Amino acid sequence: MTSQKIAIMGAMPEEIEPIIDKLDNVGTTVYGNNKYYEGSYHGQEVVVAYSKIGKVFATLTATTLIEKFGCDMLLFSGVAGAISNELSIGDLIIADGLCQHDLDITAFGHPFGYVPEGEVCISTDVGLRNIAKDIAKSKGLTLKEGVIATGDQFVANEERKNWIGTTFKADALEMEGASVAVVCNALNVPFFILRAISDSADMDASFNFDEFLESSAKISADFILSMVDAL
Ligand SMILES: Nc1ncnc2c(CN3C[C@H](CSc4cnccn4)[C@@H](O)C3)c[nH]c12
Repeated sequence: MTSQKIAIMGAMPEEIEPIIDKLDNVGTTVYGNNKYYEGSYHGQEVVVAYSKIGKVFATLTATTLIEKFGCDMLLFSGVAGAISNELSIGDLIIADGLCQHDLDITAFGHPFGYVPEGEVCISTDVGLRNIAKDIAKSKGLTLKEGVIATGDQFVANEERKNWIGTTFKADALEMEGASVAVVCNALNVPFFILRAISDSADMDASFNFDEFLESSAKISADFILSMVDAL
């Protein structure tokens, strides 16, 4: 156990509700159109919030968790669309890197996902990833590790999904992770992005998403709480 202050972030209410339900001594602060739940989990000080959907909202919340609430690390819990055929609904994936699939200044000769002084793929904290792998092993859970692609689009199209997979060698896609990566990387805060699959980003994505959001969000949330216990 450390005296650190851990940020736990999601994008949608459903992604953090399973976490908030388990906190002790919860107080709330409304700031920048976000509600921040401050409390403890098994003796660890945590601040929990959902950003709302998309990269811009996620950037604001991640920055606030660090700059205003003083969190020393950030764990993201949520759902994602699968790109890799190895991922089925309910499966867990941790990001070893994150990219922005809708960032495009290729007209100037740059690669997709790149802008000057930036990087296409931002790596996550290897220590937190190793803790996750140890937990998965002890629980007999399968944990995939791979690149997660972020963009301001709900992808429900096989062609777009495959383009993202090929272009970025991504295994899953969502709408917030790369924003968290940019913020935490810039502010030198260790971060961890965990997603449970809710759909396959294809023509059935919106139906599967609606059906599996709650159950997949809980799978991710339960794992994130196991991470908190191990920190
Ligand atoms: N196929 C996919 N493409 C892009 N992102 C995702 C995700 C991950 N989250 C869920 C949610 C979808 S948009 C949303 C959801 N519900 C209501 C309104 N908007 C957004 O926060 C990104 C899961 N599957 C995805």
